[in-house]
Formats: sequence, C-alpha cells, structure tokens
Amino acid sequence: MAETMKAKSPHLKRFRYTQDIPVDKPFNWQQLVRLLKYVKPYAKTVLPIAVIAMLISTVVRLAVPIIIGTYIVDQVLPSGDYNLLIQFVIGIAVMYLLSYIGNAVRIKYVNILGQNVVYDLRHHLFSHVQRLSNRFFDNRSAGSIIVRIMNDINSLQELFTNGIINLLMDIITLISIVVILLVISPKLALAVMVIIPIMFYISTKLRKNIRRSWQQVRIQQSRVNSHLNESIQGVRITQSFSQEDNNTEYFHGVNEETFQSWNVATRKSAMFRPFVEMSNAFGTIILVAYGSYLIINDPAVTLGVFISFTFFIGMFWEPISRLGQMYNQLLMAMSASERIFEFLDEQPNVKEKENAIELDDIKGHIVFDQVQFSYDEDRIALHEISLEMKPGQTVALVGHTGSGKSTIANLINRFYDPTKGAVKIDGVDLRDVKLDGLRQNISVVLQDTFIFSGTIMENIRFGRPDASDEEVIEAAKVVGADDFIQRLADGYETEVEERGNILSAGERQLLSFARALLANPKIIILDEATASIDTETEVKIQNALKKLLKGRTAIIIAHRLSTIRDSDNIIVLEHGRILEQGDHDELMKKQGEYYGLVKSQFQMLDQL
Ligand SMILES: Nc1ncnc2c1ncn2[C@@H]1O[C@H](COP(=O)(O)OP(=O)(O)OP(=O)(O)O)[C@@H](O)[C@H]1O
Repeated sequence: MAETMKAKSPHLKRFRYTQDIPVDKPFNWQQLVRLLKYVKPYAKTVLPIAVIAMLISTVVRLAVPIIIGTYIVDQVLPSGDYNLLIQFVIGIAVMYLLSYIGNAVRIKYVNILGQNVVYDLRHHLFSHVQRLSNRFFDNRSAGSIIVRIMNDINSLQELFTNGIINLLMDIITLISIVVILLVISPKLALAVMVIIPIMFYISTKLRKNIRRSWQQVRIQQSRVNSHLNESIQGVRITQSFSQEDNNTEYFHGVNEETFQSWNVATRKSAMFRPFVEMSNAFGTIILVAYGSYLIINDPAVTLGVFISFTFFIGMFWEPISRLGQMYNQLLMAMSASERIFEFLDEQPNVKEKENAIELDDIKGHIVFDQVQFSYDEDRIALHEISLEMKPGQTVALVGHTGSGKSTIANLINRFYDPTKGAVKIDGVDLRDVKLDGLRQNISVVLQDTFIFSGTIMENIRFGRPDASDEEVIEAAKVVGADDFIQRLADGYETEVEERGNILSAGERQLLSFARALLANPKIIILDEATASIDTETEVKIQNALKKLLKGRTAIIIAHRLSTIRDSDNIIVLEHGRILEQGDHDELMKKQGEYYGLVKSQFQMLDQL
C-alpha cells in the first residue's frame, strides 16, 4: 500500500513522504508455491537434515510423558524394582539429550536454509531490477526500491528460518498429543480439549491486534527514516535557509508519534504471555478436578495416565499460540512476497529481440528518422525529428531547458524506444541490436558525474573493467587528470566515497572523461557541466575534451555556447522540435534563434 503522509502543522506541509507499508494480504497458495521454489535448491541437502532432526526431537519429546506415566508410575513404581527404575531414569536422560541434539541441529539447519533462500532471493531481485528500463526508475524513488530489496526480503527470512519447519513441527506435535490423549483416556482428553477452540480463537484475535500495533510502529519508523534521510542529505540547504528549528519541530512530532506507537504495541504484546499461561492454568484446573474424579471412579484412568496428561497439557499451549502467530506471519509474508514478485514480474520496456544483431565495429553514423517520443501520455517530448550525425562529427544540441536535448541522448543510448519513427546507428534500427553491444560502443558523460565508493583507479576502470593499471593511468594522463590525482594523499589508490565529495566539480569531470576515454567508445554523449569552473580548469577541460572526442561521433548537450563554436553541426531545439541547424558561422549569419541565444549569453557575461 502506498501511503502518503503529511505533517500536521500547516507550515510543515512540505514534508510528504510516499512509502510502501506492508499490510496483510489474503492467503495465496500460488504465491506460496512460487516462494517455495526458492527452497528447491536445498531440498536434497539442508532441508532433509532439518526435517529429520525436527522429527527426532519431536518424537522423543512426545515419548517421554508416556514412559513416565504408563511405565514408571503405573508399572515400575508399584513393582518396587529399583534397578529397573534407574534404567528408566537413564533412558529418559538419554532421550532428553537426543531431543536437545535434534533441536540444536534443527535450529542450525533451518537458519542455514533461511539465510540461503534470502540470499538467493535478494540476489535474484537485485540482478533483475538492475536490468529494468529507465521508465521503471522514473516512477519510483530509490528509497522505495531499497525497502523492497532489504525489508520485504527480511520479512520473508523469518518465514523461511522459523516458519515452515516450525509449522510442521507444531502440527505434528499437536496432532500427536490429541491422538495420544484420546487413546489413553478419551473422556479426560475431551474434557481438557474443550478449551482449545476458545483459546485458539482468542489467541489469533489477540495476535492480530498486536500485529496491527507493530505495523503502526513500522509506519512511524519509516517516517522517521524518511525525515532523517532527507534532513541529512539536505543539511546544507537547511542550514543556509536557517530552517533547523522547523526541521527539529517536525522531527519532534514524528519522534513523539513513534514513541506513542511503541507504547501501545508493547502494552498489547505484554498481554499475550499471561494469556497463554492462563489457558495453561485453566486446562490444568479441568485436569485436576475431572482427572481426580476419574482416578477415583474410573479404573481405566490410573495415576500414570493423570501424570502423562499433566505433561502433555504443559506441551500443548505453546504450539497452539505459535500456530496463530504462524498464520499472521504467513499473511505478512504474503504481502512482502507480492511486492517482491511485482518487481520480479516487471519486464524491461526496452526489450532485446531474440535474434538481435551484435553491433561490433561500428563507424558511429547516427540517424533519427522521423522520431517522435513521449515519456508519458500527456506530453510529447520530441515531435517527428529527423537528423543525422556523421561518423567522427561533433554535434551540439542547444536549446532552452526542457527542449528535448537529454531526450535525444536517451534515445541514442536506447534507454527508451521512440513512440514513432526509428533511431539508427550505421543503418541498423536500435530495436534490432543487442543492448550490451550498443552501450559498449557509447560512453555517456553526465553533468553530475557519479563517483562510486572505491579508489580513483577503480572508478576510472569502471569504463573498462579489464583495463590494466597502466592503461588507466594513461587515460588519466591524456585527459589531464593525472596531475590532481598524483597530488591526492594516496594517488590512484585514494578512496573516494559515493558521489565523490572530496573531489571538486572540475576534478570529477576530468575523472569521468578518463573513464569514458578508457572505454574507447565510437560514440560519446556529453552532458556539458553547467557548474562554474575556474578558467584554468575550464582550459584543462576543453583540452581534455578535444582529446576525448577525437575520432568519435560526439553529441554535446551544450549549456555554454562558447564551448561549441567549433562543432561540425549545431542543432537548435525548442519544445521537442528542431528550429535550425548548421555550424556556428552559418547560424550566426542567419540571425535566428541560435544568434539570439549567443547574444543573450554574451550580454549576460557582460553584465557580470
Ligand atoms: N523521465 C521523464 N519522465 C517524464 N517526463 C520527462 C522525463 N524526462 C524529461 N521529461 C520531460 O521531457 C521534456 C524534455 O526533457 P529533456 O530532459 O530532454 O530536456 P533538456 O532539453 O535536456 O533540458 P535541460 O537543459 O534542462 O536538461 C521536458 O518537458 C521534461 O519535463
């Protein structure tokens, strides 16, 4: 369920978080069967060991009360045979040991099973999500995807570690106890079991109530998480607008609500244990009253029978209450697995054909043939655009914000497919080519260079994982990044954090140039940085660019027109249409839109 939360205070309306909150779903057999498929790889190894261990400990535990009641109390004690008694006592000790070992083995192996299943499921989900198209990520926040990969799978972990085997164990234990009790004394058994349905009903209701309260706690906790996440990410902006007090006030609110929900949940949970104990006491009272009466009046009910019953009654309530809990757990797992399967069933919008062509050695000839494209139904981002980028040409895309520059780049990369028309490279429609091959031929250098956590060396090598250290350093030298890297504390081995906060904007750009150069693509797409960089770095970047673009088809999404004067072709876009194109001189002569853009940029610079 996607739940949108709003802050109560009107001035804090900006805090709205859309979150995925797991809720109970009706029991769904198909989904359970699909989930159990993840157990299959372990069906011949870990699972049988866990089941056998569980069976041994259960059978032994069930046998002990019978031995005590029927044999020791009813037969050995009246005979006065001490030797036999000692043998029985040793036998019981051995049985308890066996039950202990069985339990230990069961717990160990169900944990192994649960961990493995969760590992496989998370791996499967991650590798699947990674391959999904941009459209999938357009519609979801990173946070909600992370929640599914982590939290939803974690909630299944409980089902696989404790749930399934325990369910089996509890059912076997309960059925066996009922059968044993009915065999040894049907009358007493029926009297004692009168309260089972009542107990089961109340415990399930109570559990449901408790679960709801914990769900509320989780909702509150995710609000706290979302707020923390946003506050820490945006702390600089918060400080610069002096919004710390507002933020703190809001945090205080969600913190308080979390605290209250915890109080409610723990209060309700505290009722459960006493309830189980009360049922136990109630059963024992029936047993003592009616059992004593039967001992006196019914020769079939011996003291041994009475004692066996006492043991079995003690073993009864735990599985019953656990079964109620199990059912709740299953419902939670249903909702978690539904959300996981929803992702797993998601297919990439950009699909590879079965007989897709491998684009090996391309020349880099790009053609847009009457391409129309919309991100959503309401707006058209590109209107039947036709254009050509010849191999080795540098083509600049200019135009106001939102005019469709990045969209053109996205289509060349085949992050999306055109709604109409075709994008072709070397004459082949991109819908007919293999995606990996296509993208290996294209490098994208974005405005906001993404730096992964790891060393500088690893970050550059991301462009071509099999490149040697020497090749990485060579690429860095060519684009002029080597100087600043050498000055870092550990040179190429310097660790950078995710997003590369220790590097300046210009340095990050140079790093991404080195990364792109190392990949040695035939086509380069460059989203030119708008960040203001000092003139010295600017010159460095311009030189690096020349080297990077040499011999490749380059598409520059230009923001500063001064940098694209030398481009072979400049395409001016407006509202998804091509207004004009040509080289700098031609367009300046024409005195059209480009001329206007250049003039306004120079005027702006003059005013500075
Ligand atoms: N993922 C998306 N989902 C829906 N609409 C989008 C998406 N990305 C872009 N758009 C819309 O498509 C249109 C073209 O956007 P595009 O990003 O291509 O513009 P741009 O010229 O690159 O702009 P800028 O210079 O600001 O980067 C805009 O109206 C934009 O709002």
